[in-house]
Amino acid sequence: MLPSVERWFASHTWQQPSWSVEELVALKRGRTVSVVLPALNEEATVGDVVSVVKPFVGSLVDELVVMDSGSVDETVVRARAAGARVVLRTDVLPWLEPLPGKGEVLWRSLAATSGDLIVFLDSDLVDPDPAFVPALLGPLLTGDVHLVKGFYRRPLRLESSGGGRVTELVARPLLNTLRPELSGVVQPLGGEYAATRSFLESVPFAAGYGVEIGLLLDAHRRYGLSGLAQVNLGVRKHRNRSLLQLGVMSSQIMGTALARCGVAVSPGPLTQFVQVSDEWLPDSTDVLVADRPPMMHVVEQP
Ligand SMILES: O=c1ccn([C@@H]2O[C@H](COP(=O)(O)OP(=O)(O)O)[C@@H](O)[C@H]2O)c(=O)[nH]1
Ligand SMILES: O=C(O)[C@@H](COP(=O)(O)O)O[C@H]1O[C@H](CO)[C@@H](O)[C@H](O)[C@H]1O
Repeated sequence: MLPSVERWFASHTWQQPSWSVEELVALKRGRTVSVVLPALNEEATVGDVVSVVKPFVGSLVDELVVMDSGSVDETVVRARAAGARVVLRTDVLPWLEPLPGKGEVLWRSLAATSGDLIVFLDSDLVDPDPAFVPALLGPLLTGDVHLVKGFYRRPLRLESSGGGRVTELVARPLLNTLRPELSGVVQPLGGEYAATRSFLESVPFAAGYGVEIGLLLDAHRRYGLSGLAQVNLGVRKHRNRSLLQLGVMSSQIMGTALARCGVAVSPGPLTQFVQVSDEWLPDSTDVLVADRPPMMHVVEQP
């Protein structure tokens, strides 16, 4: 790693975050905290994720919101039953036709919440750890950073590691090539992170899976490494998607990262191949790489 990255890694990485909830509550000093869970058809896991955050509501956490992304299963029912406020994509900025994607609901969550600090947790976490929330908030409440990324060991199905496939095969090589200053970020794509509202409302949001790498690149461009921190969250298990699904995700991530790094791209459909009987046939998927504008520029209904 570059010497500047080594210095940042040493000073802005918490390998064993140990802030207590009581300590962090005292450090809020009037600042409020929103926890946002993006959810698309997560009926099997959303309730557990809500349940591990719920005990913090009223002290460390001021609001807990599940942003539903157009689920057609029992996600909304399960999230409400577990104690979250559920916001549908169309409940906020209703005059804007929703774009498909995770980033769309994270962007809309800015209009659905009011916290000065926002924590994002995926809704597909398995055995979620309650310590995620205080650990992610620690650097924001004790320092002057604007984006805190979680990192962890990432099991893959029955294996104890091997997860984070797009991270290791796409995002990390891309960042090392295009933005080596970010080569010290352990989990650039991780869905567990926290940030200041002032930062989040000042940058565009990639509507799809490019949202995390877009925010990371924008935070780095805006604040430099000193505006970023990362905390060890231990282990993170989640529903692992298929390689073909990750291929589409990777296209969105590449499109967003290249655009943020000044490489003009307009990814067309992604053609993959599936076996049908004894033949391998092409299967094309449109890849949406689009940004929503900074929320601070979005006026009320025109
Ligand atoms: O269009 C989408 C796609 C994903 N998600 C949510 O974003 C999180 C991460 O998505 P996913 O699990 O598909 O990504 P992975 O973790 O497999 O990379 C999960 O809570 C999804 O329910 C969403 O709200 N809308
Ligand atoms: O990190 C990764 O490589 C991908 C896929 O993880 P797995 O190989 O299924 O463990 O998961 C992440 O990528 C998405 C796009 O940034 C994020 O939205 C997810 O929260 C994150 O899990």
